Amino acid sequence: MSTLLEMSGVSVSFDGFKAINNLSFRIGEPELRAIIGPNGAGKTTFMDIITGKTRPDEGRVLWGEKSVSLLKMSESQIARAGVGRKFQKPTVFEAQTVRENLAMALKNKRGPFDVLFHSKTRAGAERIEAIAAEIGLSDQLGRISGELSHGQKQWLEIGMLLAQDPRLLLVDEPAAGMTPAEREHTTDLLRRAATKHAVVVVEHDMEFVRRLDCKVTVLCEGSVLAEGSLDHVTANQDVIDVYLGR
Ligand SMILES: Nc1ncnc2c1ncn2[C@@H]1O[C@H](COP(=O)(O)OP(=O)(O)OP(=O)(O)O)[C@@H](O)[C@H]1O
Repeated sequence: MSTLLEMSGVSVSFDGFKAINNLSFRIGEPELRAIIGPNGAGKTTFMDIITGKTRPDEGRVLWGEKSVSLLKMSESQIARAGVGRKFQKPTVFEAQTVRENLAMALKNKRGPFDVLFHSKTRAGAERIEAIAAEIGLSDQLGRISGELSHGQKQWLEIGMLLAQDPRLLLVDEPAAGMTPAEREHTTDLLRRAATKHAVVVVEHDMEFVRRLDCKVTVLCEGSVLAEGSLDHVTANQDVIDVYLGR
């Protein structure tokens, strides 16, 4: 597994408060990683740094086989380089069908071959079917997206990100508001996506994290407090003190 993203010595302060403190982090491609930690640990800021929304005061963020610095790139250049982000609230186009939403995402696909995947072409239609199958919405393609359940909207949005062919997918609290069955479907979907892409999932729900069955990074006060399997980090006394034991 080759390294896709490597952060080292990253710090950022807001009005003198260190939200991220000498943080180092590495993810391979493909890989699935869960990030947990108490409120205010810096999880959102960590993702904001990767996407270029927040610029760190110090440190390095290197990307890809050529180790290019993401810190020199704009948010849109980082997105085009292959970083996709899914926020907590789904942002699908509610008035459009599932197929139309996926078609729009394919049309905006990064890279030089976009035109090949236009929804009206055979390759485009096949790609839409393939993504719908991957996210479990094959039988919903003709449905108006606003009619989907909360979980289905989340899967559609993940599908729209997959349509862009990201190398790294950042997913913020996917389990929130989902039924147990939807959560189960979501963990399966993310695990499948992580066989091809690097996927980082920020999540508070420990059952969900257990089902992801992947390496876990515990953030606290802007640094990595522990890292390893879920059993390994949940047995760590520091993790129990600052997070689990609350
Ligand atoms: N733009 C900002 N200006 C000032 N302080 C900020 C800003 N963004 C984040 N912070 C502070 O930095 C710290 C880390 O915040 P962050 O949102 O990254 O934590 P988090 O781990 O995502 O928390 P949660 O689990 O509650 O979402 C918090 O104390 C927060 O108040």
